[in-house]
Amino acid sequence: MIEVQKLTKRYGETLAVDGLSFQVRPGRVTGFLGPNGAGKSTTMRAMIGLDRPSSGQVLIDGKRYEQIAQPLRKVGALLEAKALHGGRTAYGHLLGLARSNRIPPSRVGEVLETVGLSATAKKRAGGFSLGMAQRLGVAAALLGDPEVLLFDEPVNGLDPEGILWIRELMKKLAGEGRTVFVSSHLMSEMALTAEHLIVIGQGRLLADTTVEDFIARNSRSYIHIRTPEPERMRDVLAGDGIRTEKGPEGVLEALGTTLETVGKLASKHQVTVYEISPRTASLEEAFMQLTADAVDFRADLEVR
Ligand SMILES: Nc1ncnc2c1ncn2[C@@H]1O[C@H](COP(=O)(O)OP(=O)(O)OP(=O)(O)O)[C@@H](O)[C@H]1O
Repeated sequence: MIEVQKLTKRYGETLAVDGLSFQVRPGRVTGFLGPNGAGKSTTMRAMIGLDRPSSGQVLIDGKRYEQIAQPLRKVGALLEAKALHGGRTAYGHLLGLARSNRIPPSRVGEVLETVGLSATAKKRAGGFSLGMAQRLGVAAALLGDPEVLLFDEPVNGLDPEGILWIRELMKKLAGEGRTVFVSSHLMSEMALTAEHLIVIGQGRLLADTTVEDFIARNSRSYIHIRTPEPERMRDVLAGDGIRTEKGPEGVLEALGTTLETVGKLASKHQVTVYEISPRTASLEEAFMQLTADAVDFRADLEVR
């Protein structure tokens, strides 16, 4: 289990993480979502002692990373795929890691097999594609057979096959009872992989919920109405107690009603309509809505 406790990280004037607290439990994939610059990488780096918190702390099974005797056996992390020595082979890279962490060398072959790099194990990692480097990063994370796994944007740069592979791997690892924490800036990706979600914006916690609950709360359904008389249409619907919101390009969105009701009311009051259709806002839209304020704030700052 990972416990983030009132974590704050400043880089000079920038408040990257702002009093963040949450827990990541074992046995499920927990997605870590936030727009670019929200503070995900900083939080993950703090989890493995790469970034010193300005205040607060992160505990892994009750200990700070620095206090863990053989950290690679406890926590495996894929943070930056490109952080490897180009002159080394995949095998050499992993063997070096294994030796310095008292992990049996036989484990190297096992993890290379798991990530599908056995055939290229003796090639220099410098010539690896991003997808291969990503797989090697995953192999390094798995080397110590750790209970806790951290993946920062693991699908970045992967082809569809690689994406599918990483999704299945994360689910499998969680299924084995491990704590799997994975960041992404795409809600749609998390909906396919994660069971639980931690959403942050501007370094602050915005949501700590199950994916199911997030979907139920945020997949807004409405009736999309395109009409040259939006004000009349709105009044007609309001007369029947139906709330509307303005959509893009003069479209009206009627909430909590049905296609039939809107159609009948339009006909009864002779309002011209070009289009009426049921719609459901995508999860991506829901996520963007949730984090909109955080993004707007940052945009404002950049303008000044
Ligand atoms: N080493 C650093 N020095 C100065 N500022 C930094 C440093 N690392 C991160 N920041 C700033 O801290 C904020 C949070 O960055 P972070 O990389 O943690 O966000 P993120 O959610 O991982 O975003 P992304 O998806 O873009 O990587 C950003 O404003 C970023 O510019």
